[in-house]
Amino acid sequence: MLGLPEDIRACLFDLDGVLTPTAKVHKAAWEETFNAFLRERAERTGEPFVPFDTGREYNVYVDGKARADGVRSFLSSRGITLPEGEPDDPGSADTVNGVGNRKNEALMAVLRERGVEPYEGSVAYLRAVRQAGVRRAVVSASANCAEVVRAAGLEELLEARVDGVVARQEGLRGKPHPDTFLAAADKLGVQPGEAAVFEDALAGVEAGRAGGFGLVVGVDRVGQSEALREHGAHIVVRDLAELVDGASA
Ligand SMILES: O=P(O)(O)OC[C@H]1O[C@@H](O)[C@H](O)[C@@H](O)[C@@H]1O
Repeated sequence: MLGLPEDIRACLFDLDGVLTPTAKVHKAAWEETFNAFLRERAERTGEPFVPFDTGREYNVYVDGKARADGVRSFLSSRGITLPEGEPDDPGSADTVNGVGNRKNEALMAVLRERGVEPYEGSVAYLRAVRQAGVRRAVVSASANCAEVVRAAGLEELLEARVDGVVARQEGLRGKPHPDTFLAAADKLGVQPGEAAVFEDALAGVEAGRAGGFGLVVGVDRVGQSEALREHGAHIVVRDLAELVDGASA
C-alpha cells in the first residue's frame, strides 16, 4: 500500500523538489549568485570566467545541503576558499556567509513575487499517507522551510519539521549526514527502519541510506534517476502520485 513496505510507520519528506517545486528557484538563485561572484573574480584576477554548471555542479556540490555547506563545497571544487564571515554579513561580502546571504536575497525575491504551489501528486500522497495512519515529517536543509511549507498550505499535513533552523539550534550535521532525518524519526517516535525517506537530492538519498532507513525513495524531477540509485535510493519515482496507487519505477 502506498508503495511502502508493511512495517513503515512514518514518512520523512524533503521539501524543495519533493513537496514543492522550489528546487528550481533555489537552483536559479544559486546560478545568479555564483555567476556574479565568479565573473567579478575573473575580471579581478584575469582568469577565464567559467559559469556555474546548474547540472552536475549543482547536483553534486549544492543540492540538498545546508546553505553554507553548498557555498563551501562548490567554491572548494573550483579551488576557492573564502573566510567564513559572520551570519549577518551583507550580500556584498566575499565570505561564505556573504555569498550565502546574497543567494538568499535572490531566492526570497522570487518566492515573494511568485508564491509557492505544492506538487499536486505530493499533496495527494500526503493525504493518502495521513489517511493510512502513517506519521509525516518534513526534513529540509533550508532555513526557509517553515515559510515555504506555510506558503504552500502544507502545515496541516505535516506533524514535525527538522530544517536548517532546527539543525543549527540542535547542532545537527546537514545532509549527506543522516542527523536531520534521524532527529525527525525520533520526533515521530519511530525507529529508522520503520521510516521511509523521500528525496530528490543526491546528498539527501545518501543521508537516507547512511541512516539505515527502511526505504529511500528517490524523486527524480530532472532526469538523474541513475545517479539517485547510485547514491542510495532503493526505488525512484518521477512524482509521488505514482505511489498513491502502489506503483513504483
Ligand atoms: O538557503 P536555504 O533556504 O537555507 O536552503 C538551503 C538548501 O536547501 C535545499 O533544500 C536546497 O536543495 C538547496 O539548494 C539550498 O541551498
